[in-house]
Amino acid sequence: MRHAVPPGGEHTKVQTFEPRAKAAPCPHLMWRDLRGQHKVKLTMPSTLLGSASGVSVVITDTTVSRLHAEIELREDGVWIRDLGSRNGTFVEGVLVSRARVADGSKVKLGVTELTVVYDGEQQPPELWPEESFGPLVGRTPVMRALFAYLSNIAKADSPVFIQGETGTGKELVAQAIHEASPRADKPFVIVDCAALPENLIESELFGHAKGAFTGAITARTGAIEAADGGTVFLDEIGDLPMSVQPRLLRALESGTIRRVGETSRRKVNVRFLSATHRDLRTMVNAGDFREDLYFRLAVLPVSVPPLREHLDDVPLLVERFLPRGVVASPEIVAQLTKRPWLGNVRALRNFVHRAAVMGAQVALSLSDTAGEGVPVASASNSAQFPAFSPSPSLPPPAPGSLPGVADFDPAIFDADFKRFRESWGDTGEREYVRRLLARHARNVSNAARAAGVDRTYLYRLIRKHLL
Ligand SMILES: Nc1ncnc2c1ncn2[C@@H]1O[C@H](COP(=O)(O)OP(=O)(O)OP(=O)(O)O)[C@@H](O)[C@H]1O
Repeated sequence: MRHAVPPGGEHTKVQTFEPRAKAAPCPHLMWRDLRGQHKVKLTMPSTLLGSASGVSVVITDTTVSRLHAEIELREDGVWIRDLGSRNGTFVEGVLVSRARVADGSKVKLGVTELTVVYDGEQQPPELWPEESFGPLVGRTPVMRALFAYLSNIAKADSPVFIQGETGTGKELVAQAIHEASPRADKPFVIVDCAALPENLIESELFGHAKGAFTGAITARTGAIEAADGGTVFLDEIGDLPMSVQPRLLRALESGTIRRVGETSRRKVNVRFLSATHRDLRTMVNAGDFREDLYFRLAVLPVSVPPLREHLDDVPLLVERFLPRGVVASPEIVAQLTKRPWLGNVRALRNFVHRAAVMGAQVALSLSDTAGEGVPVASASNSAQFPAFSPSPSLPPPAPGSLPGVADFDPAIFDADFKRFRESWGDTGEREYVRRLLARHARNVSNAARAAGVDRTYLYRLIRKHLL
């Protein structure tokens, strides 16, 4: 296998995986630092540069940040991205946040100058032979390369860190890894770190003893203990409060947990998967996330591409989301394949569910108001788009409003409840948050208090619905 998987247990240097379809350049990086002259061949699609000992290319220079920059090998060349470093990243003397680096260019990190020399081509990544991997579907090379990598890392036991924009399928990737792992018949426990207030997250993760705090009337098993033998998935790990991070680090390092209010530690055997839409490396540089915890969690990093980078999967995804027996017209599928899908696969799924029960016309008008980018059809021309058959088309609702119950195709109430809830729950949730924010002049703290939810959770909903 080309994507080398570090042996289970402790821990190799972090390299980011970002699958690509075609061969990329295979450059060398040359520089001189306190340890002397270096020449490194860049073989991974993404390489971390910095002064921390856990990064792939360690530069011994105190003016270089611990996680300073990332080099990406793309089909169109070598790119460098600054990770919020203290002294910045310069390409040919220009301060950049992300830039393409031409053959022979000079890159400066701190006072260290590196030369990038293109020489030779990398082998294209291995592709998964099928159009699905567990619950994930995809036929584009980018997704099939991801599936091949996931099948490989599923066999290892090291922590996996999944990065990607909201709605790209990070939770599904975690589920797919668990299902393809030797732990598949053991529990898969999900913790949403953004949904819980700071005072509850410890007890959620580690459990508590009876009487540990006011309201702890009985003892409680935490998520990590509940996942014993299986996998725990820490979603939105970037929202884990600083105060809880040392305890999680200790759990990862020692394979033990201590329930809140207990003195002794309990042994647990779990595999840790985590995910976030945020860049944890820049959070580390900003002091918002512990570096040691990042390296512990990100032994096997996975990057899930945004839907706009694998639009050719839209027809397959539409097919997956449609109820059995319902087909989409080729015209509408072709149009959907051209959208930017800012909310990624989740937005496409919601669109399809709405279209399947209401007709494509109403769904198009709703998704146009939901920040899905340039509309492919306005209410006036959407009649050209034959609806998903056999559902009838319905008139669009008034702008900014939800359709009344009378507007629904009655078939919606006969649909599978999970499907109904997934699409309409999201639509209702969005409308609730939109109105809540408007009522509180977008003051998130006041809005969260009024709605009785945690502020970080409300932030998450705002991001999810692009409000
Ligand atoms: N490749 C895929 N195949 C099938 N379904 C997918 C795929 N990717 C995403 N989905 C579906 O899209 C929806 C959103 O996916 P998911 O919740 O995993 O995204 P996420 O990246 O975890 O989102 P968030 O950042 O908001 O937590 C889910 O219904 C999921 O089943």
